[in-house]
Formats: sequence, structure tokens, C-alpha cells
Amino acid sequence: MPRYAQLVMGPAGSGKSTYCSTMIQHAEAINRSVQVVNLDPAAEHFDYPVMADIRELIMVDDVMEDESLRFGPNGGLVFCMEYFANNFDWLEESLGHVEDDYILFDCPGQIELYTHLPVMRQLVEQLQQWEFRVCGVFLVDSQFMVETFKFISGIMAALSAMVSLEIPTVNIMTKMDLLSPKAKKEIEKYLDPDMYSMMEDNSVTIRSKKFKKLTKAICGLIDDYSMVRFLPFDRTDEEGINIVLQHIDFSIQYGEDLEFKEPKEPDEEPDNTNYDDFFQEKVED
Ligand SMILES: Nc1nc2c(ncn2[C@@H]2O[C@H](COP(=O)(O)OP(=O)(O)OP(=O)(O)O)[C@@H](O)[C@H]2O)c(=O)[nH]1
Ligand SMILES: [Mg+2]
Repeated sequence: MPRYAQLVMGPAGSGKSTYCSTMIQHAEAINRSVQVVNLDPAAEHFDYPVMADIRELIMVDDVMEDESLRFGPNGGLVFCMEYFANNFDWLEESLGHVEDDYILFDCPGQIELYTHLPVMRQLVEQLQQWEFRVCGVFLVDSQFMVETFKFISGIMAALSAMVSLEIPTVNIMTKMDLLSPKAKKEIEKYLDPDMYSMMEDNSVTIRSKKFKKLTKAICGLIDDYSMVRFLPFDRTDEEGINIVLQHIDFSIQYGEDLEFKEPKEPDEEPDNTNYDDFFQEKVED
């Protein structure tokens, strides 16, 4: 039986930990068992119960205080994640092996983890070896997405995670509840974007010819391959949260192995319908 995982990623402060705790509450409300693993060695506080916590293995503060290492916060985090990648047996032990597990991994916010460092990919490969079906969930703060160029850079970050991890990914715009009604209307066009027209709308503001060409090529790539779409995430909207969860479940085929219930026989069908006779008559005609 497969197990299921969501890798919750995104830039610092994009709402990863809040997403995890919202999902846990939602899962409880719909009577589903979902658990969270904290993979952020610098996490200070989060308001969900954890199944495992990377800080039991290693903490950024300890690494920074170490006289021989002398790391700052970002170098310290990279060191921690590399240490984690060399000690996956800790994770295996913490996860145990429960069939049909559904686990959210709350990842750190350093963007370099998703662009060029190998640790997240190693984690994905390891989880797949443990029979997990993994879905990437890439969060971007909607507050930073209401302008075309910010939007393009958000998309590029999501794309680089998708390309480097090679797993199905669902992109999410968080903190929708903070947007004004006007900004909400404005952001609709970014949820299912038409990159070509977006580029046309804004090309007046680009002065450099070279930069214009490059931006156009990037927009074309994104549009031609329909690579990035965003789902809105408002933590106060149960229905919206359910839609997000359904998209993720679909991408990892959650529920496919659940027992199928026979549909009820329709009442209106007469008991004495004899299909053999029906077809027999047709043939004879
Ligand atoms: N109003 C509102 N605030 C949110 C939402 N999601 C997150 N926040 C706030 O944004 C801040 C950062 O949220 P976190 O969930 O800690 O973000 P994170 O991505 O886990 O941050 P790091 O782990 O530091 O990278 C917190 O103050 C949250 O309360 C949301 O959907 N709505
Ligand atoms: Mg967090």
C-alpha cells in the first residue's frame, strides 16, 4: 500500500507552517488522518502537533554557536539540511511504517534549497523508496503577486522547484484573506495567467531592449508549456481549502486504493427488464 506526502515549500514567511496547521484542522474536521513533520531546523514556534521534529536531530542555533563551524543563520541552515540528508535513518525511525500514512513536511524557507542544493531532491528520492507518493506544494504570498514582475519572479521560483524535484507540484497563493476586494479582483488574472498579454500590458515599463526580449522569452516558455497555475488559499474558507486538498490528492492518486462502494440500483428501472430479449428483437429486425 502506498503512503502519501506533501512537501510544503516556498520562500521565507510565505505561510508554510500556517498552511500545515490549517490543513491539520481541516483534516480533523473531515475525519481524515493527516500528520506533520517539521523539517525546519530553525523553527521557533508552530501551532500543530508534530509526528517528528528535525530539531531533535540538529538545531541551527547549536550549529551557529559551534566555535569550529562559525556559521551565520543561512550557512547554518544549509549545514543542518546536509547533516539531515546524511542521516535519513533518523527520519525513517521517526516515521515508522503505517500503511496509508498521509504526512505533510513543513520545509524551511531558504530558497536555495529549492533551486540548486541537492538535499530536497535526495529527500524526495528517499521518500519514494519508502513507498511514498510525493506531491510538492509550493506556496507564494499573494501580497507579493499583485504586480506582473513580482508574479514572474514568483513563478520562476516555483518552476525551479518543479524542475529540480521532478514531482507533481501544486502551486498556491497564500494569505488571500489579507487582500482588499480590489486586489482580490486584480489577482484573479494571476491565478490562470495569460503570460503573453501580461507581457504586452507591461512592456512599456521595460526600457532595455535586451531585457524586454528576455522577459518575453520567459513569459512565452511559461505560457507555451502551461507549467504554472496557482490555486488561491484562504485559511478562513473551508470550501477553498477542500479544493486545494482535492487537487493535491488527485496528483498523488490518494483515495484510488480506497474501497469502492457499489452504486445504488436506480429505483425507476422496472424489475422485469430483460435486456436479452431486447437485443434479440433488434437482431431479428
Ligand atoms: N492573515 C493571514 N496570515 C497568514 C496566513 N498564512 C500565514 N500568515 C502569517 O504570516 C506569517 C508567516 O507565516 P508562517 O506560516 O510562519 O510562514 P512560513 O512560510 O512557515 O515561514 P518560515 O518558516 O519562517 O519560512 C505569520 O505571521 C502568519 O500568521 C494567511 O493565510 N492569512
Ligand atoms: Mg515555518
